[in-house]
Amino acid sequence: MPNSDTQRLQHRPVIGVIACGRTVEGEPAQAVKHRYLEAVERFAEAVPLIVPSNQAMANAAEIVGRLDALVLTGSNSNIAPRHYGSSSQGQAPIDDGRDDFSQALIQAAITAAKPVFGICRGLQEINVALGGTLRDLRETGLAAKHHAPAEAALDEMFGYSHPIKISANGMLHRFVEATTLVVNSVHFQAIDRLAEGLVVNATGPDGVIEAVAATHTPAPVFAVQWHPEWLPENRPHDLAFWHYLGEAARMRYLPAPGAELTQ
Ligand SMILES: N[C@@H](CCC(=O)NCCCC(=O)O)C(=O)O
Repeated sequence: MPNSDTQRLQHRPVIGVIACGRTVEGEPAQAVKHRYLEAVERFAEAVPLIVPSNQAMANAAEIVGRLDALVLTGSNSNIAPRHYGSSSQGQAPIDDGRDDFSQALIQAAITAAKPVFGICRGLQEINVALGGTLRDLRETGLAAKHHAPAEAALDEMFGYSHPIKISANGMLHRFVEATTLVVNSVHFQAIDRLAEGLVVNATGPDGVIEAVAATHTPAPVFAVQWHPEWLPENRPHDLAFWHYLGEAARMRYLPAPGAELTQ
């Protein structure tokens, strides 16, 4: 959160939104679903900027230096288990470019004291980038509580929901001011070992971690396992997510001592 060294931007912030590797008209492409970009513009009142994930790792610091915050979107691709030390093959689809570049972007953003917000896959990427691990709920019989059947239509898939319990005094509790919520659920992977430096902000009835926040970073790092970008107009807690992102992106934070500065 802002501190005495924090200065507030006088212009609309530019928020980077990571893209996924897709095939478009038979060719490799980068894509972001409109709902993520529209939510940044309409509800965080910021300028969305698509960040391709098919680029050299070394570009991450230069990109982050030009952003006021970073958003890691959801995606139907799964994070390959090799990223969290597992020998498992993992479940398709896999997006190697996004797997690799999201890790570089998260590390660069934390070093540069830029806010990082994650949604669904984005929460999982933050946990992995900070040294945590994932599990596949399909291997533990919990998946049916967290993802609609494969044949579900889009509205039905995002209509699939479950309650969550919000941890007192966490980042989420502070901006949602509730102890329980019902959230949509569209995921098979989930946090297994929580990364050091992250605290749980919400859990599902089965103990699945549903929101996390960082405790050690100069700028906010916050992520949710659900989808606040899916029709948030009627859900104050999801509008609060975007408002919090917009406020965090309007602040300048001092990098941790010793962190190399980006321009
Ligand atoms: N594939 C991972 C991540 C789940 C996720 O991000 N779902 C969102 C899919 C819809 C969208 O593209 O927004 C998992 O299953 O855990």
